[in-house]
Amino acid sequence: MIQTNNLTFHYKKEKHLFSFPNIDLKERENLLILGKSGIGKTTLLHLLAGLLTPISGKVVVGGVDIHSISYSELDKFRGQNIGLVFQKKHAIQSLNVVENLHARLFLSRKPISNTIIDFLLEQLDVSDCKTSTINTLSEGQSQRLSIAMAVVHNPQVILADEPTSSLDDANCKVVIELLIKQAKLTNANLIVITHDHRIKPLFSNSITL
Ligand SMILES: Nc1ncnc2c1ncn2[C@@H]1O[C@H](COP(=O)(O)OP(=O)(O)OP(=O)(O)O)[C@@H](O)[C@H]1O
Repeated sequence: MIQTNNLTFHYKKEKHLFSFPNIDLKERENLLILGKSGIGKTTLLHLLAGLLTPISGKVVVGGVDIHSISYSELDKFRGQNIGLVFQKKHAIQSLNVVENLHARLFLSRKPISNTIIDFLLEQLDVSDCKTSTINTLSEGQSQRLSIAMAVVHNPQVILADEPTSSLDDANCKVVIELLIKQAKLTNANLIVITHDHRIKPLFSNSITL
């Protein structure tokens, strides 16, 4: 569950003050955040993930006001409760697919379960890549690995930044449906930010910045 209240932010030395609409998602509710380039979508996502600190306002995840806790507590909280799907891939190149998922669970201080990993890879249709190294994955396989990395630790909230920007129509639908399915399986909130209007019909709840 995630709520925000009167979030504002500005970058150091920049005059523009971002003021974001409130978000209030109950368990398993999803949200699409649309808006033109430069409007502040990634900025909002980084505030929701606790990667940026607001000037005012709150982000509450599962009852925790994430900007009121220390940086080290926030790192730990993020690692355990938030799943991030970023445009830039962040898998460790020297590890294979399963090892990357082990590392993700280790960093989240969650037990390493091969049963969960096998199930997840099967759901995402990448079981054949279990022992593949990262640089041998296709674009689609690496996109699926990003999703696996974002959900393997069973987060309360999954945040995805433009997950479909480089995909054709068919793969765009596949990736969003996978994210929605994984969020449902783990009872997480899914928040996707995008300027890709192809995604809109797949969400019942959306806001435009
Ligand atoms: N680190 C930064 N320092 C100063 N300004 C920044 C910084 N990061 C982003 N901005 C500015 O803040 C504004 C919002 O950026 P942001 O990346 O949040 O927009 P966006 O809606 O996600 O855009 P896009 O759809 O193109 O990714 C832009 O004008 C951008 O130049």
